[in-house]
Amino acid sequence: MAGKVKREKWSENFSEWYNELIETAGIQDKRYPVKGMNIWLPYGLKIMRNIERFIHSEMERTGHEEVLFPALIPETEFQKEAEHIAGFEGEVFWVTHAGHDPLDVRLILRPTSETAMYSMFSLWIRSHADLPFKVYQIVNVYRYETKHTRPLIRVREISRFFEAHTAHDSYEDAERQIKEDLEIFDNLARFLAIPYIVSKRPDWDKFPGAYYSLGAEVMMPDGRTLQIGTMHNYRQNFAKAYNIQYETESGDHEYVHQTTFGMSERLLAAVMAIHGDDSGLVLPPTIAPIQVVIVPIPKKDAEADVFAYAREIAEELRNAGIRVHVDERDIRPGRKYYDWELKGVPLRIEVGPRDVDGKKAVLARRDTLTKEVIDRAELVDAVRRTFDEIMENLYNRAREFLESHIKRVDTIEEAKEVFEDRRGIVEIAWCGEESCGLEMEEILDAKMLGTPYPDEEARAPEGKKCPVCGREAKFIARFARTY
Ligand SMILES: Nc1ncnc2c1ncn2[C@@H]1O[C@H](COS(=O)(=O)NC(=O)[C@@H](N)CS)[C@@H](O)[C@H]1O
Ligand SMILES: [Zn+2]
Repeated sequence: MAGKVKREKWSENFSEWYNELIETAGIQDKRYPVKGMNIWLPYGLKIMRNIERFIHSEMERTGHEEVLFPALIPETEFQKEAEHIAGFEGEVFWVTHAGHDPLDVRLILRPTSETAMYSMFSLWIRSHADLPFKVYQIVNVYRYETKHTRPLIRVREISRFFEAHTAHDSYEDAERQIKEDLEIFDNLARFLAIPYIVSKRPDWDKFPGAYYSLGAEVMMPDGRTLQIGTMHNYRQNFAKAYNIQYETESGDHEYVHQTTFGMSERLLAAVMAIHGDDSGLVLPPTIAPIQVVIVPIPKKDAEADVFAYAREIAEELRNAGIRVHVDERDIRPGRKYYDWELKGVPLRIEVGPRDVDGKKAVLARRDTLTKEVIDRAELVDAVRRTFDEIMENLYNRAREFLESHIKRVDTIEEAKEVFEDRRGIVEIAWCGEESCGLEMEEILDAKMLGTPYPDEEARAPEGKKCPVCGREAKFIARFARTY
């Protein structure tokens, strides 16, 4: 079926498709005997490591230093910032004993590392010369999620949790950091060929202890959104609670302004969901553990040595820095195609006796399931060109899907129809009052993602009225069913 991409199961029964693929594609094993905690399998971990390698390079590029903090936090440290405690105390795992002895100070397993880091920031940050202070870590954190858990998407051990924590001498410099985080996120989204939108969370749904929170959302095949990144401006909230001060150039002392930026293995869930099809994963070449798989197709009466030819091609690609694998298993080619399509290998090269004689190779793309015959001599260029075409196609296909799922409406009725029909994101006028926002969440049985970011895009067009109270609408608000 060259060229015929099928996405029925992917769109009609996404949840089942996703859960099956987590196992059949070798991403994770869900049979670990603790709810919400799964095992990374080799192939899934290799993909995650390729994603993380890009994050580390962006951290390096923007002057963030990598640190590694303990996973256990004493209750005394956890109890310092009121809003943060209120937001997390129902979500933390406690350690109360060591061996037979009860601990005199109970410990929590970090749900995120503000309360682990910030007493140390107070010791480390002394003068304005120490600012901006920028650290990050990629660690496992623990949250007692009570909603339905789902591999990579909603887990109780978030095992690849990326958290960047920064300190600044002013609100303006903290704002500059948020802009840098958005730039890093945009680079990463491009690297994953994933389009997204950014919303400023409503006050009632911002990160506990934050002054404001931004959320980056993607559109999943079932029309629900998945938050795959967050940036928070804390202003001086945590600095006051943890006494993080610096000496200014004029010699007096000021509290620092802080930000954080968080992501997790949800990035991999988004890649799987957004680019996949009924045959399985479709991996962007940027993160595929195997970018090209070569399948030799021997014919019994032909003497051309397809295996030697395949190995020669592999060698040339490897020398060009391409991650390649030759599948020499003694099984039918069709079985091989099935396996590698399931694992989302972006490009397959088929070589039969005729290709050896004619010095050709057949390139079979995973994303479009189309084939192209190329001359052996132009192999490396053809492969690199095809990778670019795949990235472009994956991104455009995903952006079309996202854009076709964002609908600006005038009435609550229209909004309800969107959610009944195919879900997606609804944009509707809002007066800005919390009570009206919460009422719209209630009526639509959807979450308010917030207002478009940056703020300039958040304003309602002239003359629009809030659909709940009828007052002048100040903002455009976004609602969606979410993960
Ligand atoms: N239960 C979970 N499973 C998987 N990923 C999660 C889970 N909870 C949150 N995340 C991801 O982790 C990111 C950061 O989490 S957060 O709560 O929004 N923000 C923080 O914890 C801040 N301290 C920034 S590090 C979120 O954007 C989301 O993509
Ligand atoms: Zn209103």
